[in-house]
Amino acid sequence: ACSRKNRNAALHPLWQSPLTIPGGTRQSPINIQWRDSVYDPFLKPLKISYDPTTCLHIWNNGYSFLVEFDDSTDRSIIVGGPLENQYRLKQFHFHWGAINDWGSEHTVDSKFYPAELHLVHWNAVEYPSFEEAVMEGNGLAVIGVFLKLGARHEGLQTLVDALPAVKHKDTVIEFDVFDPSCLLPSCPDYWTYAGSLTTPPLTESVTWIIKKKPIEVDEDQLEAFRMLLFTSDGEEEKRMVDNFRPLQPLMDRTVRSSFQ
Ligand SMILES: NS(=O)(=O)c1cccc(F)c1
Ligand SMILES: [Zn+2]
Repeated sequence: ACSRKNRNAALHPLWQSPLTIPGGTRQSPINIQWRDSVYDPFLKPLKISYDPTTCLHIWNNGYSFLVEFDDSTDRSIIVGGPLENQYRLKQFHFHWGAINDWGSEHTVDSKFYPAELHLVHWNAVEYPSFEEAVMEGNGLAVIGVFLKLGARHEGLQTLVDALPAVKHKDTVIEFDVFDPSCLLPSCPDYWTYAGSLTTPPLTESVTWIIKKKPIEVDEDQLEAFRMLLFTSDGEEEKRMVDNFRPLQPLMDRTVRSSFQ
């Protein structure tokens, strides 16, 4: 058995932060073992209403590319599902691999997808800002959508066409009309569990809602993600790939399903 010191010594190459939060009991991502998930008949359908004009810009933050939204009003929200309140859309981003064999953060029966979309929302009913909600157990709700290799996704293409303009870390491009609901599968089925952010500050504030069905994207669209850079203009180029956190222990958690 390794000593306590060693157990916490493992750092993630990307962020030099601990792979597991000392004392963390609800870390993300996790493997979703389909047969161990428990159908909850009291889970409501998730209701999503996004206003495409709340879209602001695309930003390469040196870890992923974020599509950020005006979250000063309740124009783009989700409600229902496992949620007690309505939550406001703040941003969405992706995680992906260098090759198609891996890239997603969550896995289903230990299967990786080539990429995973995260739509990040915060509880503006109970908290005054995203930054405060990030620190609270029911502060955030993130919808996870798996991407699989298949047909070209026309809705995603408008986003892909803008990526060369945010190739380098800390570049931004205006992106003023986009409806992210075009990135959701039509099937309403999801899993849900209590987890955390998967990048620093890794706070245990996320109600995860993981869609059962993936969306399809084609090879060129995945390659467009992989031509982004972790590095700033002028630095030695490092391709933005494998920006996913390793799986975390389930510990004392149950994954519920909205479907039988
Ligand atoms: N990857 S994630 O858990 O969705 C996430 C990480 C950091 C900030 C945030 F708003 C969302
Ligand atoms: Zn994410």
